Amino acid sequence: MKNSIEKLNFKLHKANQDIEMLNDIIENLSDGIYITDGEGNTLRVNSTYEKMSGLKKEELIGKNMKDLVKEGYFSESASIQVLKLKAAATVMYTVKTGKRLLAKGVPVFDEKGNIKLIVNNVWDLTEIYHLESQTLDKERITEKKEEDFIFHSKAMDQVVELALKASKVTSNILILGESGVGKDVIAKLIHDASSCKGGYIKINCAAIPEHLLESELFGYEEGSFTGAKKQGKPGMFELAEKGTIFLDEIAEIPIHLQAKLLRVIQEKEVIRVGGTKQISIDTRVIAATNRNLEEMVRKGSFREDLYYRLNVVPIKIPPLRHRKEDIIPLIDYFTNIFNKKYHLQKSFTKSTLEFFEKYHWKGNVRELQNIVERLIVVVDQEVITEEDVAEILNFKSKKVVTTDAAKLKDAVKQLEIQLIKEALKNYKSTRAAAKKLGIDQSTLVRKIKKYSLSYDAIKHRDDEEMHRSKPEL
Ligand SMILES: Nc1ncnc2c1ncn2[C@@H]1O[C@H](COP(=O)(O)OP(=O)(O)OP(=O)(O)O)[C@@H](O)[C@H]1O
Repeated sequence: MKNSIEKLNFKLHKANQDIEMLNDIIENLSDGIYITDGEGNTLRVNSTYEKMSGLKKEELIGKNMKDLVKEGYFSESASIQVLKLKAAATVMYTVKTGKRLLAKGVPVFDEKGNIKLIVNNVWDLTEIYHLESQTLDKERITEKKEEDFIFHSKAMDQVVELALKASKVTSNILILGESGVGKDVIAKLIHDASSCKGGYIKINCAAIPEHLLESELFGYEEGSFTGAKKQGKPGMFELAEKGTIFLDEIAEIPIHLQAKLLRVIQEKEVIRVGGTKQISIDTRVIAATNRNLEEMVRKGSFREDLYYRLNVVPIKIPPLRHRKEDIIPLIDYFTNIFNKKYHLQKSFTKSTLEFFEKYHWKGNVRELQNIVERLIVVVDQEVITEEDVAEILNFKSKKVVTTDAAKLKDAVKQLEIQLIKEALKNYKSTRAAAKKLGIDQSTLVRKIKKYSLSYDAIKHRDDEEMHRSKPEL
């Protein structure tokens, strides 16, 4: 009898020791830990979580996650996602203290297959966020951040700062950066932050066929060419009166139009094609390119005087791989958008997010956006893993040939990408590649951009071709 009591005592002591050790481990983990039961009631929160969230255990224990979200403690909850999905979920959310946290909730099932616990690992994202809104402008942009412009890196903070300063004056602006970094978004931001009363008109100089570009930009007079409208048509410069004209892909503007563009910018007057009347314009010019304009000036394929006219305020947007802090927030943003669009609840594993942070992102934000959409549409299970990403990035998804409409769309997209890539490799210019594919050159350039394909080599050959056929000025 005495012996069995001793044994029991020993077991109890051992169990207490184990519990103590487990407690020490949980409390000293560098991750925040937040545990709920199968209904979302808070069971346990560790000290690391208290520190990173700025909330006290007593405020949370016993409370249901749905109520906490309703009461504004959290903007979102990984546990609620886990309960909805019956699978792991990763969520980025804001705590009422202003802290930004990333939580991965993992369900623990009982023998009947019901969720009995949800264990959330939580990481602090606030340190890499620079969201302080010190001025009115900053507040306006911060609001935008929540909607459609995501930036958390110091580098982008500086870009926005400069863009805001530039928006206050009417100087011409040249936005530089690789394809897909967000030049268009920054141009729109400058326009929105300015006091311009007119509209924002964007023209992609690469996507409009050369013979139409002049009349699109400057307009035309009655009967100036076959097919012209009877009453003539105002050009983009006139339409953007008292507003902003955004000349995207400025490097692609043919050299003979560069002279005319320079005149319009210098004189602040346009003469429509086929016309003689000078029409004064009050339009701010923002130009953008992913090319090295200085080098083009050196080679003679871009006019030096036009370059200096445009380059009054240069804004350089760094590639996404040089501002890694923006990657996870952007993934979170695009995941929300596409989950809503396709009525899905997909999420990424932590290791997938880490993989994305290290990825090269040649096509920058556009590539990231495309890949997130593709993964959300193509991957069957709710939680997207590194293997799914590897399959998609190597374009060897074995799942694309199915009858599902969304996947069929993806299969067509991938075939299109392959054909375009081959044509770009095998032909000397975008014009020749487009001819081979049986599409317009402008359609080809649009598709190259849409799929974030690299066409630097062929562009270089386009350049040389343009250089060879450069007329005397
Ligand atoms: N910071 C950002 N937050 C949210 N979306 C972004 C951000 N930056 C870019 N995007 C999105 O990524 C895509 C590409 O951006 P954008 O068109 O501005 O790039 P770009 O540099 O102008 O590209 P290109 O050189 O090909 O014209 C767009 O869909 C845009 O909305």
